[in-house]
Amino acid sequence: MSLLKQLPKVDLHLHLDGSIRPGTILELAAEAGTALPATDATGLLPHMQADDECASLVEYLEKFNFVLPYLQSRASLRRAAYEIVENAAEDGCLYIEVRFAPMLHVHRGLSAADAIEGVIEGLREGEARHGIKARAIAICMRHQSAADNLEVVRTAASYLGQGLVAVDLAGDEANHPPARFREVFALARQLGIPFTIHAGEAAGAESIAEAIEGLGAIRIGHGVRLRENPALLELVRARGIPLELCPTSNLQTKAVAGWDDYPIRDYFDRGLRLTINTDNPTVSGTSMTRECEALAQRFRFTPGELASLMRNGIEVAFLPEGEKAELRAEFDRRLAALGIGV
Ligand SMILES: O=c1[nH]cnc2c1ncn2[C@@H]1O[C@H](CO)[C@@H](O)[C@H]1O
Ligand SMILES: [Zn+2]
Repeated sequence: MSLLKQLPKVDLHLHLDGSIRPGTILELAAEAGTALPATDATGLLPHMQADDECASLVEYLEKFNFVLPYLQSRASLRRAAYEIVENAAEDGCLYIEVRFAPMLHVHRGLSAADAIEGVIEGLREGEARHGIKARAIAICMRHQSAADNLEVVRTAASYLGQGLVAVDLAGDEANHPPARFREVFALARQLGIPFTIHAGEAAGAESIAEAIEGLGAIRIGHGVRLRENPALLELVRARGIPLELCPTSNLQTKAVAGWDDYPIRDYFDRGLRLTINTDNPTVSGTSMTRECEALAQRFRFTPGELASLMRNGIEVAFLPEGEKAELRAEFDRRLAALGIGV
């Protein structure tokens, strides 16, 4: 097994509906009696995956419409969540935060609470069988109504600390700037639920500034376009606000022009608090091991540097200090066994 596969890893930015196995869709469609455009996993994959031709975030997001009809029951959400933990364990992850938008799963009678419970059950089952830790994040969607998003936050707050750890805002950033969501995240603050926000992906640094200063995000999803505002970059650095970078996804959505333009080495050298994540293993055709390999090959990140990025993932996880301490100990034990120093 390769060293980077064995490296203990942390994936803090992983969407449930972007991580579904094609084989699972085949089975769920057969159960539902619906026809699919292909009869095997290989044939189905192009319908679930973005490629280099993808022109924008909006085009990337269209891929999710293919799987969502099959994720409208508690059992299917539970299965999806379970399989994500299984995949992550196989890929060498110690801890994952799995995010999903409850309101995308209520089209056949589920409530937001049912959807959250289905996901939490699957994560727990995965933890029990595979010995890694997994927590849920509930997403508010940018195209949905304030009423729906307020309901997501309210419902999520009642599962806080019971398998769910935070909320998020995702979707079409360019057409729905963060300032529209002040009321929603004011409620999150009032209810004491921490949050991350997708920003600086399909919009510029002003979106990151609003997510932090207007809404109160304590982590930023992507944030790759932070370099557009050097003063803000300095503020993010000084405050230690973590960026959840997702390199392969950022290339596909055209948040950056290409690998040569990817600012990770620059951000790392400037001392920004970075984490590396998959975003959507299936849609982006990636894994944590592959993201690490890409950084090693393209930017000469050493195993020690990659380990320091993974350690950042533990430090900024939405977990109580006691649970972080346990993860840290396990992480250090595994690093020592691999002979990697940070
Ligand atoms: O990188 C991203 N940026 C913004 N939104 C995303 C990204 N990846 C996935 N989603 C959106 O989040 C929903 C719930 O998981 C997905 O259905 C997709 O619309
Ligand atoms: Zn995302």
